[in-house]
This record gives sequence, C-alpha cells and structure tokens, in this order.
Amino acid sequence: MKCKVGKICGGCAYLSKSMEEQASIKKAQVEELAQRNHLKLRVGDVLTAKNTTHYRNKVIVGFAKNKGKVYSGLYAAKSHRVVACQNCMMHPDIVNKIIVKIEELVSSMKIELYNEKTRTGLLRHVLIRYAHKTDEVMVVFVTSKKMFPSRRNLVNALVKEFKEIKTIVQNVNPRNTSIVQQDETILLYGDGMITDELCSLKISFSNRSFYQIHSEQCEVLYDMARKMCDLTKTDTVLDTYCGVGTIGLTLASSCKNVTGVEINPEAIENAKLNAKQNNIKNAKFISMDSTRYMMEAKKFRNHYDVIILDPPRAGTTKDFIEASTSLQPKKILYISCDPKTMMRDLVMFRQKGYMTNKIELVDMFPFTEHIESICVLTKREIGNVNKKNYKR
Ligand SMILES: C[S@@+](CC[C@H](N)C(=O)[O-])C[C@H]1O[C@@H](n2cnc3c(N)ncnc32)[C@H](O)[C@@H]1O
Repeated sequence: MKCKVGKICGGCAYLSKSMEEQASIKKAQVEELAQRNHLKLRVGDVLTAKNTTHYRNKVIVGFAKNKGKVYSGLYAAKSHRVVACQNCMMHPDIVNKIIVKIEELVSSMKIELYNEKTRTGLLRHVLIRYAHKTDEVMVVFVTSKKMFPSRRNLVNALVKEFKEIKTIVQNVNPRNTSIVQQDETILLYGDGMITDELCSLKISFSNRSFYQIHSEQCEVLYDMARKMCDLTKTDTVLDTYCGVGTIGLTLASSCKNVTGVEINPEAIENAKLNAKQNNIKNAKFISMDSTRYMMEAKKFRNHYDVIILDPPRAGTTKDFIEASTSLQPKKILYISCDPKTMMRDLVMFRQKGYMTNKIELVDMFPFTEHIESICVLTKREIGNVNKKNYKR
C-alpha cells in the first residue's frame, strides 16, 4: 500500500505488509502473549477482512494552519501534530469528501482553530461517523466553548452539498484533555443519531456511543460470538459493557432473555431504541457500572447462564472477575481489542476456575497493529487446571 504520509501519520503501522503477513504477525504476537502468561491456548488463524481499505466508520481529524492555510488530518505518531492528509485510504470516500469541504468552510468562515498550548481558539476536532449499509453520515464539531458563531452557515452549507449527512451535532469540550468528546452535546441538525444495519438488525447510535469500527468484520465477530455461546432457548444472557446493545440483540432470538449493562447512559438510550425498532421484547438495558450490577445481582440471587464481556482496551478488573465468577455462569464470553490486557485477565479468571483452551482472532483493524480476540471460558475443576489446560 502506498501512502504519502504513511511514515509520519500514526494511523497505519503495517502499510508495507500483505494481509497474509499482517495475519501471521498478529497471530504470532497473541501466541507469544499467551506463552508469556503461561496460558496453554490454541490460537486460531486470523479471520481477515474482505474490505481492507475505506473501512473505518469513525474518523477524527484535527486542524492546523500552514502559511495561513487551514489543513486537516490525523495526528503524527505519539504526538498532537496534525499531518495533512485529504484522502486517507482507510476512510470511506464520502467521509474524505466531507472533510475537504469542512476544511474549505473553516477557512472561508474564518473559524478559529483551538490551540492546545495556549488553550485559546474554538474548533478542536471534527468527528465523522458513517453507517456502511445505509450510507448515513453524522458530523460532530468538537469545540472548546458553547459559543460557535458560524455554526448555522456551516450546517446549511454541509447539508446542502451532502445528502448523506443525516445529523450534525456540536460537542463542547472546554477541558485540558486528550479525550475528544465531553458530556455536553448540542443538536444542530437531524436527531443526533444515524442508523446502520448489522446482522440484519437496524442499529442506531449517537455521537458518544461506541460502535465497532469495521462493520463487516463486526458481523464476523458477532457470528463467532454466537457460535461460541451456543445458546439454548432456556439460557439467560448478561451482556456487560454492552454499548448500544448490539451483541445481546443479535443473540436475543436464540435465548430466553438478555440483560445489557453499560456505563454510558446515551448508549443505553440507543440500546433501548434498538430493541424497540427491531421488535425484540426479551432484552432489557441498564445504565450502570457492570461490576456494581453483578454485585447487586448476586445479592438478589439472579442467575445468568452466559456472561459476556467486551471491555475497553484497558481490559477488565479484578473486582469484575470476582463478581462475574461469583454468579457461577455456565460460560463467560470474553471479547477484547487488546490481547495484552485480555491475557492478564484470563490469568485472573483461571484463578477463579474459569478457563479456555482456544482463542479466535478477527482482524477489525487492517494495516494497523491491532487485533480483536474472542474466547469462551467454562468452569473447570481447579485440581485439573495445571495438568490439563495450562503449563506453568
Ligand atoms: C469495546 S466497547 C464494547 C461495546 C459493545 N459490546 C459492542 O460490541 O459494540 C466497551 C463499552 O464498555 C463501556 N464501559 C466502560 N466501562 C464500563 C463499566 N465500568 N461498566 C459498564 N460499561 C462500561 C463503554 O462505554 C463502551 O461502550
């Protein structure tokens, strides 16, 4: 793959490698991590993507000026320096077109750019989300303050030119932080959500809700989750870290009921809507910390046959592992976007008697170093742990 800024932009580390090379490097890395953690695991071959470019459904660009001219792009590796790039191969074409237009408008409307060092100026980032199956686009202007003088004209110009734009919002981030969005969102156009189709379901999400980056590979991942859970009609499922409810909703027709728990209340609102618009009646969603929910569930003697966890990159916690295993599910399905933290957590699950001997890998992030892992843990006799499943 040829990219003019490939060497300086922090986006793609494996541009010079074929998909086969990337797959074998990623698999070897996971095998090595398993060994280092004394986990005797078979690692499956990477399920590679058909769409290896233009796949990112969420794009965040920063802005800077060169000789008075506004340009946009991603950050250089390990820095906040904006690398000019108008035609990133990982972005959908429509997203690149919208970014070019926004660059022009920011320049012609003289919208002040935010300066991280002096903490002055207005426009911090533009975030664009894209629904691959429906072609719907959401634009998010992240600003340092609420006052955004040119926003009306900006919105009018964008929606006039791009029929794909279904909603535009402003997210206000006055803080000295590298976290892109904060709590306050102002609706500028549409209803604040876009809708995609995933595993034959209509899935809507808003600007701060999580949605897997590679929609086609997300379907591959969820299909693997379904096979690993191997649910029966009497099974009850707890989907922790559930985001907008996608995993649980795709499993709902195969089990008795699904409870989704998620800390972000906006994502829970989306999840409830997603259940409703797909006419799924055996799923409920609760906005709460997953560990706290399971501690409460234990008090009320609630039982779940299968507990799913799909935590952020940092992995889960000792308390979560304590709480989930104390509910004695038949299976625990662990999905992770960072095999390093997953292995750490698998060691802790093993101490509680829950273990696996196989991990599958799904490439959600072609041309980057990242890989998604998935495995199912079942309860084993502690006495057989070392001999049968794990080498020391
Ligand atoms: C990697 S995403 C997975 C979302 C979803 N399972 C999916 O496949 O789209 C992790 C989610 O965990 C949520 N989260 C983070 N910490 C949490 C916690 N302590 N309790 C519940 N949810 C949490 C985040 O808001 C995010 O939506």
